[in-house]
Amino acid sequence: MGMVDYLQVNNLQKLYYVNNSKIKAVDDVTFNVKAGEVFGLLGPNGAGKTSIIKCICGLLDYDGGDIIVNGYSMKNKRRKGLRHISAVLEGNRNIYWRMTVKENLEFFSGINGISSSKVKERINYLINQFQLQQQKDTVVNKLSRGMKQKVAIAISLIANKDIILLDEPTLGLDVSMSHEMRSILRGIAKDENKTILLSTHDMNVVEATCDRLIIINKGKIIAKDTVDNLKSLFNKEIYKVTLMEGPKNQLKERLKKVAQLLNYQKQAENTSLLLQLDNGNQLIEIFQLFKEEGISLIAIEKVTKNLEGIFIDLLKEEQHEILL
Ligand SMILES: Nc1ncnc2c1ncn2[C@@H]1O[C@H](COP(=O)(O)OP(=O)(O)OP(=O)(O)O)[C@@H](O)[C@H]1O
Repeated sequence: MGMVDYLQVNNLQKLYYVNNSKIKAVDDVTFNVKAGEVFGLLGPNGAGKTSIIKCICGLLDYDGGDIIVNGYSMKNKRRKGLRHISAVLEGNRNIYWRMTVKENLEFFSGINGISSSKVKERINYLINQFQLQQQKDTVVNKLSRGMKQKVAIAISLIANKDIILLDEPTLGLDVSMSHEMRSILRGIAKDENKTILLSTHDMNVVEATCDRLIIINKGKIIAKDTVDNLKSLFNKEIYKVTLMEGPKNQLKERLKKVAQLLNYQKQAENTSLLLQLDNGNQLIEIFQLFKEEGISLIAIEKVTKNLEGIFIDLLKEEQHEILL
């Protein structure tokens, strides 16, 4: 083991046929997820996230490429592969609504063949992890939507499989429940060395939970990276500068020597510039330039880009290179 990726998705293709036409819901998607890693599938509605997850957990056949689960191809070794997978899909929760939280956990541990000595220990562990102490004897039907989602995810972990697939695990949760869910998921992946693949359309969920991600749109991967890299790639120091008057050509040329001039707009009363700097020190040089040219500064503000902005840009441009 060690180096083996628990989940490999290689050149996956999934087609749907609707009214004699073909929809490429998943188009040549390749990624792998290691043990202990939380991996995000990020994309807008219809991007193909659910289709990918359903292909991985054997609910859908695929049309091209392959999915390898702990060494088993889901094309011809599906049953062996499935032994390593637990999935929580939206609207398809394996919960018994009339049983209590604890009864559900016991039931699903039973049918998944865990020895009884370990069952109690694991149930207690999950009840603690998911902070379900107060709800453990409540009938699931009486719980809030967020609580039900927590229970569904706890159940997916009771059998102690290697790979957990979660389709939109924070959808419809309130802010505090969503935060709690993110930290539970991260904790479980790290503590138990699980491979967690989650889909979401929410960049904040990815930012708080995932190690790596792919961004998909219309079935295609448009970015694949670590969350950190993707953030730093786009976290350049960009400043929006407003000047009292239009810069003379000389100033423009001088500015270009110090920083990257991304945008320059002359309005009736003033001029705004968008400058990209490599470090804060360049800002001092820029101020010096304005002073030497006798130009008054009206305003300067740092333009920060969070992942949300990056995501929106990527969807717009559908490529990795864009900076603004
Ligand atoms: N059973 C189906 N028959 C025909 N087309 C389908 C079917 N299921 C999904 N699609 C289409 O495939 C594409 C990808 O859908 P999918 O549900 O995988 O996307 P998604 O990223 O999960 O989006 P959402 O967040 O809206 O569920 C969409 O264009 C969708 O309309």
